[in-house]
Amino acid sequence: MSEANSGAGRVTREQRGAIFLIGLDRAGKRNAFDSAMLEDLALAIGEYERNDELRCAVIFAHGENFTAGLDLLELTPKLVSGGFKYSDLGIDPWGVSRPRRTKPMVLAVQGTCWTAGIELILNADIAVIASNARFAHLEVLRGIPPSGGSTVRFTQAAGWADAMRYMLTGEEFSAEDALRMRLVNEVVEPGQELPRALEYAERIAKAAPLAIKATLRSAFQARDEGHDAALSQLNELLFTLIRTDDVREGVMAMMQKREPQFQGR
Ligand SMILES: C[C@H]([C@H](O)CC(=O)SCCNC(=O)CCNC(=O)[C@H](O)C(C)(C)COP(=O)(O)OP(=O)(O)OC[C@H]1O[C@@H](n2cnc3c(N)ncnc32)[C@H](O)[C@@H]1OP(=O)(O)O)[C@H]1CC[C@H]2[C@@H]3CCC4=CC(=O)CC[C@]4(C)[C@H]3CC[C@]12C
Repeated sequence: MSEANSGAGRVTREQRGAIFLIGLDRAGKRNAFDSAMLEDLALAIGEYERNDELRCAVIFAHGENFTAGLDLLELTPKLVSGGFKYSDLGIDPWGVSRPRRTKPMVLAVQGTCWTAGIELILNADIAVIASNARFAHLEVLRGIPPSGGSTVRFTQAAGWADAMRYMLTGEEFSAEDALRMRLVNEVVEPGQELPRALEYAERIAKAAPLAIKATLRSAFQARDEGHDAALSQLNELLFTLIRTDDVREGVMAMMQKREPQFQGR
C-alpha cells in the first residue's frame, strides 16, 4: 500500500476475520479509475465472492479523497475500441454487467467522490460518509452520460427532480445533501467513516450468511425484475432456508439466551 500511488491503479486487500477490506490505492491521482484499478477492484470482489470465510466486504479509499471518477485519458480509448472487459474472475463493482455479487458490500467515503464513486455508493448496501465528502456527476460536462447505474438508481433513491438536477447540471452536492437524498446511511466526522463502516460490517458478519444472501437476492430481484417476480419467489426462499442448520442454531441461541454462531449451511 502507498499513501500516494500515482502509477497504475490498484486496490489493497486485507482480511480481518470474516470482513474483507478493499482499498482504492491511487491517491496520487485522487483515486481516479484507470483500467488497472477497475480490473483489480472487480477481481477483489470476485475473490470475496468465492471465499466462504468472508461474510462482508468494506470498500474504502486510501488518502484524502474517495475518487476523482474515471481516468478519461487512459480509459476513453479503451472504451472507444471496446477493449475494456473484466476478466472472468471479476465481478462488476457497479452491478451493470453480470454476474452480480451475492454478498453484502459496505462503503466508507471521504473527500471528493465524483461520478463513478456516487455510482459505487448506489450499488452498495450501506454507505457511511465523512462530513467533508463532496459529490458531483460531471459526466455531462465531459460529453458522456452517467453509465455506472445512476440513471436508474439515483432516480430511484432520490426521486426524479433531485437526481436530474445533479445529473443534468454536474453541480456539486454536499454530504448533507447526499443524506437528505437517501444516497447514504450516515454522515460522520472525517476519519470516522471507516471505523463506522466496519461496525456495520461486523454486525452483518454475525448474521446468518445464507439469510443475508437470500435477502440480497430478493431485493436485487425486485429491483431488476419487478416486485411481482420477487414476491413470487419469497416462499421458496423461506422454505429452502428453513431446513438449514443455521435456522436451528438461531432458534437454539434464542432459547439459550446466547449469541448465535452461524456456519452458513
Ligand atoms: C464513464 C463513467 C464515469 O462516470 C465517467 C467519469 O468519471 S467522467 C469524470 C472524470 N473526472 C473528472 O473530470 C475529474 C477531474 N479532476 C478534478 O476535478 C480534480 O482533479 C479534483 C477535484 C478531483 C482534485 O483536485 P485537486 O486540486 O485536489 O488535485 P489535482 O491537482 O487536480 O489532481 C491531482 C492529480 O490527480 C490527477 N487527476 C485528478 N483527477 C483525475 C482523473 N479523473 N483522471 C486522471 N487523473 C486525475 C491530476 O491530473 C493530478 O495529477 P498530477 O500528475 O499531479 O498532475 C464510468 C463509471 C462506471 C463505469 C462503468 C462500470 C461498469 C462497466 C462494466 C463493463 O463491463 C464495461 C465498462 C463499464 C460500463 C464501465 C465504463 C465506465 C464507467 C461508465
